[in-house]
Formats: sequence, C-alpha cells, structure tokens
Amino acid sequence: MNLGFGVVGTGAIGQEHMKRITRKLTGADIVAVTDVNQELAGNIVKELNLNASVHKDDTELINDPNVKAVLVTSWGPAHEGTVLKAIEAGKFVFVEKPLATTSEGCERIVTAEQEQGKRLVQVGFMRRYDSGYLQMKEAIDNNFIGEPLMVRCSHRNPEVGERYTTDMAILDTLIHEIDTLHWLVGDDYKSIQVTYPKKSSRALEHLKDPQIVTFETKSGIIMHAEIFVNCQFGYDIQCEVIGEEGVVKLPEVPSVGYRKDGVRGYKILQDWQHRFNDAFNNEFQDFIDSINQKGEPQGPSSWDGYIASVTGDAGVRAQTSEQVEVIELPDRPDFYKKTKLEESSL
Ligand SMILES: NC(=O)C1=CN([C@@H]2O[C@H](COP(=O)(O)OP(=O)(O)OC[C@H]3O[C@@H](n4cnc5c(N)ncnc54)[C@H](O)[C@@H]3O)[C@@H](O)[C@H]2O)C=CC1
Ligand SMILES: O=C1[C@H](O)[C@H](O)[C@@H](O)[C@H](O)[C@H]1O
Repeated sequence: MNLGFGVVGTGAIGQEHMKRITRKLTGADIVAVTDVNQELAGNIVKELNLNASVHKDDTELINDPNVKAVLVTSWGPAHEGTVLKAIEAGKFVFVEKPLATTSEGCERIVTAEQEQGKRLVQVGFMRRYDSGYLQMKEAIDNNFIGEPLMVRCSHRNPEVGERYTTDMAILDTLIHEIDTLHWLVGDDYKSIQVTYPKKSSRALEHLKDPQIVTFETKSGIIMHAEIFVNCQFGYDIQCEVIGEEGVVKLPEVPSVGYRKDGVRGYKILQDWQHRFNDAFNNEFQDFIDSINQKGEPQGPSSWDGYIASVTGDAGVRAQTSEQVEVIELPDRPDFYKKTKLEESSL
C-alpha cells in the first residue's frame, strides 16, 4: 500500500518534491494538496495529472483519511502550526527546514511528538543523504583521520534577491551547515561567533555579506564557516575536516571538463536543486521506506530541528554582538535516540 502524501504548500520546492515522489520514487502517492493560493494548488494537480484532492487549508487536508503523511513546504512561519496539527492527528510529517521559526516552537513540537509516543516527524536536512557528506562521515566514524580538530566550510550562492536579509544567512542558509557539522563530527556545539570581512560591493545596502561564522564544540573542535551569498561564480559548497592524522574533504560534484578557445576547465553548478538533487531523492525514499517497512521515519528528527533552531538563534545574537555567544542545549531525550542514519554512515 503506497504512502499517501498530503502537500501543504505547492510552491517552488513543494512542486519539486511532488514531481520526485510521483516520477522518481517508489512507495508513495500524492493524494491531497493545499495552498493559500488555491489556484496554484489546483494547477499543479492538473499539470502532474494527479488523482488528488485540493483542500482549502491544512486542517482539512490533515483530516483527509487518505492522507497518511503530511509534506510541509509552506513558508517557515507556517510550519509549526501545520506540524502540530499533523502530530495531533497521528499523521507522519516531512517538514522542510525550519522545523519552526523559534526554538520555543520547536520545543512545542518535540513535546507533542513525545506525547504521541512514536516518531512521526522528519526534517528536510537533506545533506545527511548526500553521498559526499556520507563518505566524509564514514571516514570520520572509522577513525580514518584520527580525532577531528578543525572544520573549514563554505556556503556560497551566486546571488540573492532584495528580500534576503542578514539574519537569513544564518537561519535560512547556514542552517544546513548547522545541522550537518555536528552530525559529521559527532559532537555538540558550545558557542558561536560571527565576524564580518570586507563587504562585497555586490551585496545590497541592507545586507552584510560575506560573513564568517566560528563554532566551538564541547570537545574543543573549531569550525569556520564562510557564508557568501553574492559570490557571483556559482552555487559552491565546500567542507573539509582536519583530524590528528589526516584530512577528509567534501568531493567536488562531477561535471564535464571542457577545452575551448585556449581554456580548459569544469562547469560549476548554479543552484541547490541540482547540487543536492540525489540527496533530496534519497531523503524522501528513506522517509517512505522507513514508514512503509518500519512504521516510523529514521531521518533527521524534531530534536535535530530543535538543535538547529537554538543554534541559529545564538548565531543571530552573535551577528549583533560580534561576541562569542553560548549555545545551551538540554541533553538529547532517549526518545530521540540515534537513528540508523546518525549511527552509521552508509
Ligand atoms: N531543503 C532545502 O534546500 C530548501 C528548503 N526550502 C524551504 O522550503 C520551504 C518553502 O520554500 P519555497 O518553496 O522556496 O517557497 P515558495 O514561496 O516558493 O512556496 C511556499 C508556498 O507555500 C504557500 N503557503 C504559505 N503559507 C501557507 C499556509 N499557511 N498554508 C498553505 N500554503 C501556504 C505559499 O502560497 C507558496 O505557494 C521554506 O521553509 C524553505 O526554507 C526552500 C528551498 C531549499
Ligand atoms: O535551503 C536553502 C537552499 O538549500 C540553499 O542551500 C541555500 O543557499 C538557500 O539559502 C536556502 O534557502
């Protein structure tokens, strides 16, 4: 029996995920959609030739008996309400980041999920399903480089629009490194600091860009993360972990080499959709298979969403203070014990 998805938010990534579920993945169908833009929701059902109901809102969709899993791809501020409604109804949830826009909202979700007594929620931290990061984690977990000591990474976008704000660099962009880096080295964050290099002339007046974010973990690992959202040349994600006995580095994404007009080189991807396409497919197939075969999701949990929110909030404080800000997290509840993805790399 295929897992019936109800989609809340049929915008850009909602449509991407609907296409991957219906055209590439196995074990699931889209059975219902809703969007505040009802015309948009109806149009995507027609475009994809889906046998799916168009509901007036998330409440009606969640109450649809054919909906067994809710895909939340609405705007961030709407996530908490929909996730809580889905948990209350005992429905599985795949929610794109952020889990909620405040750490208090994440706590409400964590509490509600534990009261339900079973894991229902997976957060869309797709980098944990990227083959390059998984290879890095396998090497680190197998002590191939010895104890990790330092991390250097870069999150570069070619450019961003005028609605992109300085805090989004932490809350919307670096959230991916925030989730990935502590998972990669298996150590919790202790503090965060933000410094501002010389501003790019390509950054709009209101935006501080680039930014350098420095994390320290509880065991003393120092992580430097560059966020540069107007780099011009492409969508460029870099990461290396330096250990006592070696270095492990995120592989460059394969792309065709060329020789032309006396120049040789390789093309650089220009967007996150292409850079992480396989990871998106893998995270959803894992969500579908885990529910169909084991009865609950195994991927990044509500607790991971909570960690990202608390850390992001400290990062935004650090953007203003330019001081070292402490990241205070309670111990991970037993309910959110390490899943297969967290314990093993492949
Ligand atoms: N994992 C990743 O790499 C990425 C994640 N995202 C996340 O996905 C989410 C959606 O982003 P986009 O698709 O770019 O936005 P979008 O603006 O293209 O689509 C959002 C859709 O949700 C609808 N919507 C908003 N509030 C709603 C509500 N309360 N009920 C029903 N529909 C509602 C809007 O009408 C819109 O059609 C965001 O949380 C974003 O952070 C976005 C891009 C990449
Ligand atoms: O979630 C995303 C995308 O996945 C990109 O990695 C980021 O650069 C973007 O800012 C954010 O919306």
